[in-house]
Amino acid sequence: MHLEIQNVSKKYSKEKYGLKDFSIHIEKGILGLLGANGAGKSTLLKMIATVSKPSSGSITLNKNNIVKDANYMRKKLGFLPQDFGVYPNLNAYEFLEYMAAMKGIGGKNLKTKITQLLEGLNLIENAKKPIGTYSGGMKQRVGIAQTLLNNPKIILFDEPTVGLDPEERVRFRNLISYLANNCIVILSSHIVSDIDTIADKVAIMKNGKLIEYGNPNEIISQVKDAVFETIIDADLLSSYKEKFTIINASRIDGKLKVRYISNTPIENSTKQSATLEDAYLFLNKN
Ligand SMILES: Nc1ncnc2c1ncn2[C@@H]1O[C@H](COP(=O)(O)OP(=O)(O)OP(=O)(O)O)[C@@H](O)[C@H]1O
Repeated sequence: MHLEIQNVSKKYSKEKYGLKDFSIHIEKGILGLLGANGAGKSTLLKMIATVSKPSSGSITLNKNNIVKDANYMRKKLGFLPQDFGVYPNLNAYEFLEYMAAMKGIGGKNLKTKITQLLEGLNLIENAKKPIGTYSGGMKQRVGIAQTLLNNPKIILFDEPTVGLDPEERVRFRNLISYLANNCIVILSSHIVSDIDTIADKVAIMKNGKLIEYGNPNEIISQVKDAVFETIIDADLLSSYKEKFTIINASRIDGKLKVRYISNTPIENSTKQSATLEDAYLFLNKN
């Protein structure tokens, strides 16, 4: 599987770009797409999913132009959009049957497939209750289940962990790792901890552009020797914010413990091992 995005721009209005001259080459594995709100993640995923077209540039899957031949992509695609809606009067089983019919999936194995998905996503006990009675996390899991009905080879999840509790997040991560064999899985999030343990590669987006792309260790290595912690008086924080990238600050005995990034650390700082979150916050700021 090769997904090639070349010089893609999406112009929403005269001044407004969702994506600007964006290029990336994606192979099988899990890609974590990181970026703040408005960075362009949904814009990109919608164009890969063929529900929106680029204003310019090309998108190919295995060298097939999917802007012209959207069906080539759609047959292989599972997509969970950010604003995915479920029908509250249907139960989970009926909803998945309905989605299968919409996607043209049928056959004698469909019932087994739906049951497997309901089991895998821990929905089987409630499968006969109307979705309107489900929690946000359960609805999200129904959304995840519908992406997998057609055994997709390319799976796009736009902010999938919104609404999931910590336990559900862990379960979701395990599911993704299991799915990723032989597939392209793209997972967008603005929360680093959602992707850092499972992503084979990470792409960081800002203002419609790709600002970093690599495996997590390569990205972390950019701030490897520059992450420090120190304790300061609380009133110094604003001047530190001007000089350094502050990762976080927490109260400790009336003072502040500050984690920051700098090549020239202040006195009494201790070096810390760098994380993807450090690198993300640093790269996003610069
Ligand atoms: N239909 C649209 N019309 C006009 N502008 C849009 C439209 N969709 C997105 N935008 C703008 O394009 C930019 C990128 O938005 P996009 O939704 O792709 O970002 P995102 O990274 O997915 O953020 P979020 O997580 O908040 O959805 C934003 O500035 C947004 O306001």
